[in-house]
Amino acid sequence: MAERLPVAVLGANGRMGSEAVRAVSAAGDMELVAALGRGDSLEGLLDAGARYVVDLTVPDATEANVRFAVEHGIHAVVGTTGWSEERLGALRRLLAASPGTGVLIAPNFALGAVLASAFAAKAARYFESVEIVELHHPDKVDAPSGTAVRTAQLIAAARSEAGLGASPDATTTALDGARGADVDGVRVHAVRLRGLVAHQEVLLGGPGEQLTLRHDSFDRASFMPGVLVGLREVAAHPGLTVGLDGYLDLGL
Ligand SMILES: NC(=O)c1ccc[n+]([C@@H]2O[C@H](COP(=O)([O-])OP(=O)(O)OC[C@H]3O[C@@H](n4cnc5c(N)ncnc54)[C@H](O)[C@@H]3O)[C@@H](O)[C@H]2O)c1
Ligand SMILES: O=C(O)C1=N[C@H](C(=O)O)CCC1
Repeated sequence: MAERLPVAVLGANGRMGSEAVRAVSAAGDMELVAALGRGDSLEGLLDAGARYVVDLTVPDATEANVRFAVEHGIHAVVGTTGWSEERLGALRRLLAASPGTGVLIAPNFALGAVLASAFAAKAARYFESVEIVELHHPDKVDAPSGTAVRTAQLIAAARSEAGLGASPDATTTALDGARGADVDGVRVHAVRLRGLVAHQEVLLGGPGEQLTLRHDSFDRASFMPGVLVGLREVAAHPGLTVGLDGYLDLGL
C-alpha cells in the first residue's frame, strides 16, 4: 500500500483550517501530522515530519509560512489570499533554488468557482462590458476577494488578447468607491453581509443582452475536494502554480 501523505495544516483553528483538518483526517491517503495555529512555531512542521502543508491563515502570515515550507522542501497548498504579483515573483525566485518543491496558490478551491472564472474568461471576448460583484461574510479581512482579483485578471487578459478596450463608462462624477475597485481595468464590487459565505457574479453585457455567471459556496465543505486535489497533485507540479485550474483538465 502507498504511504499516506504526511500533511500539516496552518491556521488550523480558523474557519477554513478547521474544515481542512477534518478533511485531511478523513482522507484515506493522507495523515494529519500537525495542526498549527497563530503563535505556534513553524519548527513544529519539521518535528512532525510534514512533507505537505496547507496554509489557510491570513494575508499577513502566509508569505512567511510558505517561505519556511519551501526552504525546507515541503510542498505547499495555499488558500490564503493576498498574494500580489510582487509576492508571487519573490516566491518564484525562492522556488528556483528548491527545484523539486511544488507550491499551489489557489484563490478558490471550489470546483464551481474555478469553472465560473474559466467560463468568464472564455466569454469575455464576446461582450463589450464586464463587471464583477463578489459577496462574502462580514468577517473576511480582505477586499476584493482573491477569487475576484484572479477572475478580473483572467478576463482582462482575454479582453486584451481579443483587442478589446475598456468597458464603456460615461461616469464623470462619483462618490469615492461608487464604481468599485479597478483590477486590471475590470470594476470589482465587494459586498459584506451576515449570512453569506462566498459568492460571485460576473456580469457580461452586450447590446440588448446580459450573461450572468454566478457561483455560490453555501458551506466551507465546498472548498475541501479542491484542497485534497491540491495535496495529491502538488508534488507532481514543481515550481509555482496559481489557480487550481492549473491541476485540472478543464478543456476550455
Ligand atoms: N482558497 C479558498 O478556496 C478559500 C476559501 C475560503 C477562505 N480562503 C482564504 O483563507 C484564509 C483564511 O480564511 P478563514 O475564513 O479560515 O479565516 P479565519 O480568520 O477564520 O482563520 C485564519 C486562522 O489563521 C490563524 N493564523 C493567523 N496567523 C497565523 C500563523 N502565522 N500561523 C498559523 N495560524 C495563523 C488565525 O488565528 C485564524 O485561526 C483567508 O485568506 C481567506 O480569504 C480561501
Ligand atoms: O471566506 C473567504 O475569505 C474566502 N476567501 C477566498 C477569496 O478571497 O476569494 C475564497 C472564497 C472565500
